[in-house]
Amino acid sequence: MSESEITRPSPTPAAFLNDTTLRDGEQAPGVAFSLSEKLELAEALAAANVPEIEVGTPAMGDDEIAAIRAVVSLHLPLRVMAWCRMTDDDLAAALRSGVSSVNLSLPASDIQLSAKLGIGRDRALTIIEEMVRKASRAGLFVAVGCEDASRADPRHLQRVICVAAAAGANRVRIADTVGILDPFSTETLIEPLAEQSPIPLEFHAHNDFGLATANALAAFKSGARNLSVTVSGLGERAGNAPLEEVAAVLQLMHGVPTGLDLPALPGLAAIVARCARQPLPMNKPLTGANVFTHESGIHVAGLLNDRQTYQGLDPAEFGRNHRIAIGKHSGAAALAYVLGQNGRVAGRETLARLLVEVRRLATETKAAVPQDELIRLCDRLQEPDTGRGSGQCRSSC
Ligand SMILES: CC(=O)SCCNC(=O)CCNC(=O)[C@H](O)C(C)(C)COP(=O)(O)OP(=O)(O)OC[C@H]1O[C@@H](n2cnc3c(N)ncnc32)[C@H](O)[C@@H]1OP(=O)(O)O
Ligand SMILES: O=C(O)CCC(=O)C(=O)O
Repeated sequence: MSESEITRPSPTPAAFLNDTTLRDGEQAPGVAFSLSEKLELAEALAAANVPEIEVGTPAMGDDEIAAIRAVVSLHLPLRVMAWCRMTDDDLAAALRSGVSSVNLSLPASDIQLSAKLGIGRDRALTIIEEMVRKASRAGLFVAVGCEDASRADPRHLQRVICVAAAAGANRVRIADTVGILDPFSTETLIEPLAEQSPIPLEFHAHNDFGLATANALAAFKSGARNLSVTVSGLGERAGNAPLEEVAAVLQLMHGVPTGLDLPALPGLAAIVARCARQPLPMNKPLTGANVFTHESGIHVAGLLNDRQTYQGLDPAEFGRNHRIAIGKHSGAAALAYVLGQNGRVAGRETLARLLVEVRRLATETKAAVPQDELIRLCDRLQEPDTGRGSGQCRSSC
């Protein structure tokens, strides 16, 4: 064996993302995509290289079936999946929508099996076997959704996986439907299931405790190579694992390929925000307007010397740049830099006086000070007839 063979690292397994913005994302309260929005979103997801989308719930009726059919007929380079309950009617509706792939869902926890369907575990296994066989025979790619898996008996989950695989399922989804897992309990749940599963597992996180991204990462590390995500985490209640966070953490922190085009993600988030009528929070990790913007004087002074001082994540990865905001916490270096960018040169004394004005204005307006306002303040301070100007701040134009 040559040395290079001995030291060659084992290949990093890739993650396969299923984006369910059009299904679980649309289940967020008040969100309802029109047909044209569904098409625009599907195209934007494909443009970002998302490999698979869950596009809707055919059981909702003719309009939903028509919308799914319209997405299918775009022939995008991704797998289009429909979400179904484990019933003949739902499967028939999915077939009418023209999809090549279904997620057939059945509760896995005793509470949901009994309170929603009035059945026990054995009956559930029989339904899974029958429905998976039917969908498989219809030529569909079949994923089995274990709703409320995080509150299910893991021994039942193991049986579900075995029965589903034997009946021809291609994948099983383990859903933390009520969002009660943390990364440690995710690992405890997923690792033994993944070790024994003959087919790939998918993990579907919810963000009730703010842990969806962390749990998705823990599930991947524990062997679930398929992760269910939505753009910006849009979804039921507190939402799902955000596509952009999961992709960025996997790719940039762990070198796990997802195939996603990271620079396409801010644009994709903007389209989803518009279609969902849910503005992106300014501080939304990776895609929010302010997440690469720096105001604090000490940070800006450091960044201007060497961006590595305060750069944990390179904005260029997302096609973005650092920006400087002038506000209450600015320092002289930031003011001098922004003024310099606008053809002004200011000395120490002028900058010190300008800082006082900037702090006053930012506190009054409770906002960043616009650049033209900063220039106006600077010009006013150096007007000769005020008797206050140092004469060191001058315009180049
Ligand atoms: C955790 C999740 O996100 S699961 C996905 C949730 N998604 C949705 O609810 C999609 C939007 N839903 C809808 O438009 C409607 O609820 C529909 C069209 C699916 C069903 O509407 P309705 O027929 O009026 O039923 P309703 O919503 O009141 O109740 C749900 C029914 O589905 C049944 N059901 C729920 N889950 C399953 C399942 N996995 N397999 C089989 N049946 C199920 C319930 O027992 C109940 O049956 P019942 O009407 O005989 O009591
Ligand atoms: O496909 C499934 O069963 C999961 C459905 C879902 O969205 C959830 O359980 O949160």
